[in-house]
Amino acid sequence: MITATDVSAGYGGGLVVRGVGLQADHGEVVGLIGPNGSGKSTFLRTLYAALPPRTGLVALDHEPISELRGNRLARRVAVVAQESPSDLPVSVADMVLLGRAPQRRALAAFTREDHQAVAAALSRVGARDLANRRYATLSGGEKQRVLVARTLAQQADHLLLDEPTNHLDIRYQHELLRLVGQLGVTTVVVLHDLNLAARYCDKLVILKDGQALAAGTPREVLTAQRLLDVYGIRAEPMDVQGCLQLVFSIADEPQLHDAGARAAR
Ligand SMILES: Nc1ncnc2c1ncn2[C@@H]1O[C@H](COP(=O)(O)OP(=O)(O)OP(=O)(O)O)[C@@H](O)[C@H]1O
Repeated sequence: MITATDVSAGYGGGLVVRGVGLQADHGEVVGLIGPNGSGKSTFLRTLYAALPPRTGLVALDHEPISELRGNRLARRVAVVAQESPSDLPVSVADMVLLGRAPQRRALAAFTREDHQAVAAALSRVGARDLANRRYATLSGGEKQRVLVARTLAQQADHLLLDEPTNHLDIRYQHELLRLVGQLGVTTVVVLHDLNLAARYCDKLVILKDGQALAAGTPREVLTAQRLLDVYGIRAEPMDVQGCLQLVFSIADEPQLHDAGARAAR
């Protein structure tokens, strides 16, 4: 379980996240959504202790995250951040093997179990055939899948993902988020695509100007009025095969059915 209570955080003298709370229960997938610059990545950084909150508390299973350090933290939390690792001259398999480091004692060699975990993780993201390639030579989408494989190999019980569908084609976007849901790992994921968020997240928290405007199920959060207020976009919530999906149009443009009605006159 990840709990953030009344978290404020920022850089230098300023605050960019103010009084944000979130609870991801065991095995739940919670989506963080909101416009560009609303503070999603900043808030996510506080959840993996990369940025200490100025006020408030972040806890994993009731233990303050500030008390977890080094390998103890890495065994509990796996992260795919927006900042991709630099293009190290390592193979894909070695990049994923790095995810196993927290499981080892200091200076112990990697075991057969480690290599099996790497192969299994690469298979789960459809990247087994990339194992011997140099990581630096992969496409953006291939790199993203390898970074997700690294978090799987890490076998942490909490997963934090910042726009993991970035660079992925439509099939891998769905496959990745479906996989995340099937892992049964407590997850917080930053997403821009609201239809993906509606489909794959159990709960959503929507940020605007560093504050959480609403939290709840996708149906509770993604209302037409809220999307107009937050994004300035007109959205029509629809039920597609039992799943909430949104059709969008720019708020200050005439809607399609208005234009159609005018044309018919
Ligand atoms: N390292 C930093 N130093 C100073 N300001 C920063 C830093 N990182 C982010 N900011 C600022 O904090 C604000 C929130 O940024 P953040 O990246 O958290 O938003 P976001 O919602 O994740 O945005 P996006 O959807 O564009 O990725 C922005 O105004 C940004 O310029």
